[in-house]
Amino acid sequence: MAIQITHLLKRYDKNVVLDHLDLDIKQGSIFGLLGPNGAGKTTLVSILNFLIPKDAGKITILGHDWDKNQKEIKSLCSLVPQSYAFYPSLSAYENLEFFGALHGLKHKDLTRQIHYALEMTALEKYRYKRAESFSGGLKRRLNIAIGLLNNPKILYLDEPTVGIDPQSRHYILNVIKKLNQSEGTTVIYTSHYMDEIEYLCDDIAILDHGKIMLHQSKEELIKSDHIATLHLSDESQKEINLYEDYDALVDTFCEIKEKSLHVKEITLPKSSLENLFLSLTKKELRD
Ligand SMILES: Nc1ncnc2c1ncn2[C@@H]1O[C@H](COP(=O)(O)OP(=O)(O)OP(=O)(O)O)[C@@H](O)[C@H]1O
Repeated sequence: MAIQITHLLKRYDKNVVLDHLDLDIKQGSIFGLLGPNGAGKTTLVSILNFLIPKDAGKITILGHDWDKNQKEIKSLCSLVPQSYAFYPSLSAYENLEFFGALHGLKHKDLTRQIHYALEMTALEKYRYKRAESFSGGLKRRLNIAIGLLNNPKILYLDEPTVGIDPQSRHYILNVIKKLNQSEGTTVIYTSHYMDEIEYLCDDIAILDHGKIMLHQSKEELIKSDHIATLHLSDESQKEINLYEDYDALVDTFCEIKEKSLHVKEITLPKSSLENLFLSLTKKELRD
């Protein structure tokens, strides 16, 4: 496991934000964390990155105890925050030099990592331009490039596609996939965009009121999303995948007819991720 969390408790005064939360995140996976506003996503990511303390519970990250091995964990992880975390008056290259030096990178190692980060985020041709002159998409990519400098084993991305056009969004999602596939990086991805989470993530969790309401693999979600159940006249059941090609569906119905059976009832697929999200977190507006 990349991350193991047991009975994590976090309060702000009397407000319990993480309520004895249990969660395991697989190594090498892209893990999507969904939740309505105020659910506790940023609080959870902030605790995992030592930005705020916890009140109780145990966290193990890549085999290291959160309470004892802060330095080791920090060297293995990187957080790309939702807000831009760079100096606007510096160029992309200068920003990467600065943040690379904070990781202790020097000389050839620093240059190599800067080129790697620029290449991954396709920022080479903008490297000498000041960050403040960048479009929203380029700024998001620079934020991510900074997060890649230390070759993290775990990369946290907090809503990295907010406020950008579909092209940049598509590019960023593919960078994340590439990183996961080529480097085996575990990615923890928070977003309000269900389609992104469905496209990108292997495992998906929905957090609300400080608890994990659902934690499933994408396969399980897709299965529940596309499988309808036919209830047949002999009381047996047959599942059909609505995304199967037309011929396969026709074959199923021919088979039923050949057995002189008929369909008494059809149970439709449970729901899309968005419907599942709304049914688990209810529909009332959050603060
Ligand atoms: N520093 C703080 N002091 C007091 N309460 C806080 C503080 N930070 C967050 N909270 C409260 O904790 C709860 C969880 O907030 P958090 O920012 O973790 O949620 P979130 O799921 O990240 O929300 P969003 O989707 O809006 O970013 C909210 O009720 C919020 O008001």
